[in-house]
Amino acid sequence: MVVHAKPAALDQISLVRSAEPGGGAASSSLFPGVPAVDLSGPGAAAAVVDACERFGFFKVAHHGVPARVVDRLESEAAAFFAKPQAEKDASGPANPLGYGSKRIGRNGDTGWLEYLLLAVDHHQAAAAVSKASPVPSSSLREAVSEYVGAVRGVAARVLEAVAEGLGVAPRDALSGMVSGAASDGVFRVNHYPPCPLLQRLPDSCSVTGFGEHTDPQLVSVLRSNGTPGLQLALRDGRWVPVPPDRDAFFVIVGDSLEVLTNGRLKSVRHRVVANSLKPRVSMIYFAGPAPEQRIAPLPELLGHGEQGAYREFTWGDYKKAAYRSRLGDNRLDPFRRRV
Ligand SMILES: C=C1C[C@]23C[C@@]1(O)CC[C@H]2[C@@]12CC[C@H](O)[C@@](C)(C(=O)O1)[C@H]2[C@@H]3C(=O)O
Ligand SMILES: O=C(O)CCC(=O)C(=O)O
Ligand SMILES: [Fe+2]
Repeated sequence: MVVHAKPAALDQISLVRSAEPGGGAASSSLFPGVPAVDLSGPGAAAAVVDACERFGFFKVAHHGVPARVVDRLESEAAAFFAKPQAEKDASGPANPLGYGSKRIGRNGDTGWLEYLLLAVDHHQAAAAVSKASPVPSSSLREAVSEYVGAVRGVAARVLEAVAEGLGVAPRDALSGMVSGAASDGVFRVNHYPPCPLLQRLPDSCSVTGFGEHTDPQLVSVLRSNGTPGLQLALRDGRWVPVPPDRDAFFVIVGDSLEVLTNGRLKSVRHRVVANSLKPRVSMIYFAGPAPEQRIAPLPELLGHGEQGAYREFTWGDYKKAAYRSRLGDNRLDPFRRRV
């Protein structure tokens, strides 16, 4: 790809080849669209497993999270991102928690965004932003805590459906890993400002908002406003856009669930491209287990005497390794058993 005049303001940020709508017109099997699953409907467990096997990604309809909870956080986040830069910088730089702008992680990744990354403590009845996280205001802290309290329930129901659909007992074998007091939940709100400079680039390329990657945890639950930008990689490597739906939650399969299911479900590469006109705001809850949790293929999913396709690790070790890696690295590769 040759771009002759990349505007100076985009100097640090890489360009990506734009995804073709539908996954490429030349392709024989067009992307049928993101599956939508009603978690309380009949056949939910089979539908969740089918969507996770095919795409590692699906949308939850009728999730039961009150719109009031989502709207409250959306307006608190908008108020924070509208503050003067110096006030936002007081909660940063993200290391890894806190406010970050244009830099993602500690290893040189960049994107056209700003964000807040916060750790979440789990209590029986509620979730709360961890005291270790630099939160700019108590009203934002409360809005995040209320939101995560509701959304972690969606993550738990998804993981119960996965266990049921795969025939794993007990029902909370997976959901229990991300709901205990020691579990390692992370919440992030991303703000992708409009990028008018995009209009000076050829149609065939876009500016990276959030570079391609897989999420390291079990599942991530994402909600965005109505601005497009999120794309996912199909199993054959084609990139497809995900039409935004501000009333839905999107579920993303992470690396740890891939290992626990011995690769039946695979984590999905995804990325965000910048938009020239409208801001995108996304809120993501990453459901991670306790640091001591052993992550290894569940015995029920292995045949008699069969060895798992991945070596065992603890979440704490995997997280440490992940935070030393670049965003786009394949973090599971070193743990795959070669046959
Ligand atoms: C470049 C990085 C950012 C990240 C830590 C890492 O070194 C590699 C994994 C990245 C990721 C992707 C999913 C989540 O957004 C995130 C919070 C996570 O757990 O892993 C980020 C990390 C981050 O932004 O610090
Ligand atoms: O902002 C988005 O829509 C996705 C961001 C993402 O994938 C992440 O934060 O891990
Ligand atoms: Fe992600």
